[in-house]
Amino acid sequence: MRVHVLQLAYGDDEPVAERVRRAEALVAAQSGADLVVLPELWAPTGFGYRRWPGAAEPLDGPTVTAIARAARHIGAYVHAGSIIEAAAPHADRGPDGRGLWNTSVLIARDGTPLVSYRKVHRFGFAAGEPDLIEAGTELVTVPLRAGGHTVTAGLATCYDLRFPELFRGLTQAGAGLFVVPAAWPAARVEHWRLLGRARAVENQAVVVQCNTAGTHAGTRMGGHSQVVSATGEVLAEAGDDETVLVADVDLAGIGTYREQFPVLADRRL
Ligand SMILES: NC(=O)CCC(=O)C(=O)O
Repeated sequence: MRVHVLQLAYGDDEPVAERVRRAEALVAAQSGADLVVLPELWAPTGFGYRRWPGAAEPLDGPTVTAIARAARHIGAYVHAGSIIEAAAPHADRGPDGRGLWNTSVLIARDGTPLVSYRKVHRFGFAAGEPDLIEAGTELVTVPLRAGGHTVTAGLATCYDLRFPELFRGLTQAGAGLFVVPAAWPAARVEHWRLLGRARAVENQAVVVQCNTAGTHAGTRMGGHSQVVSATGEVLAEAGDDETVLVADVDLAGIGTYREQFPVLADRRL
């Protein structure tokens, strides 16, 4: 499976509609990819909390629609990163009644949204996500096919990376590959690199991490997107700037490795 990780950089000045157009064009240029991945909240911005309520949109809103168009153009699965999802009229608004979630969307090769995942662990302690949005409650997995092989992908977002039980839950649900979009700051980028490898090693799973670059809302983003194999090897790693990272992932190798070194069989549940 050829994976293209789009580590986008942005600041405070770029209008959101402009960034959506830029990202659509970038995705549309990734022909040859099986899976393209964008970062967390790249349109409304990861740390520009005050913009979120105004930038909220439904799952069939302008951001996902633009990226779905590009997915259809290149015939690849596209993980559209995440948006601030606004509840549909008359739908459940969550336990705090806010009707907003940090939701990632995975789009099929024909441009149809396949699954969406509402971030379970909200980052910001008393401010930011816990103050503004609802927490997701569901684990999400989806089968992806490439090169005659199928892998079950498990979805997680940014701060989720710090919670190994979520990844173990995804593994229990059959995941062999995790996709993790993020807006992870430079101040803790070593955690991001280390935790990605840890989640790969402990679950014998491929980890595709797509971070943000640039500085916005006074926060410098960490970059260093990476693709880690099921054995824990870093297959490709970005630097600090906007980058398209390309990695070839051996899907058949995930099962082979789990058979050769059957650590997961020793789980005590
Ligand atoms: N957007 C996020 O979830 C940021 C997470 C973070 O900064 C951290 O875990 O550290």
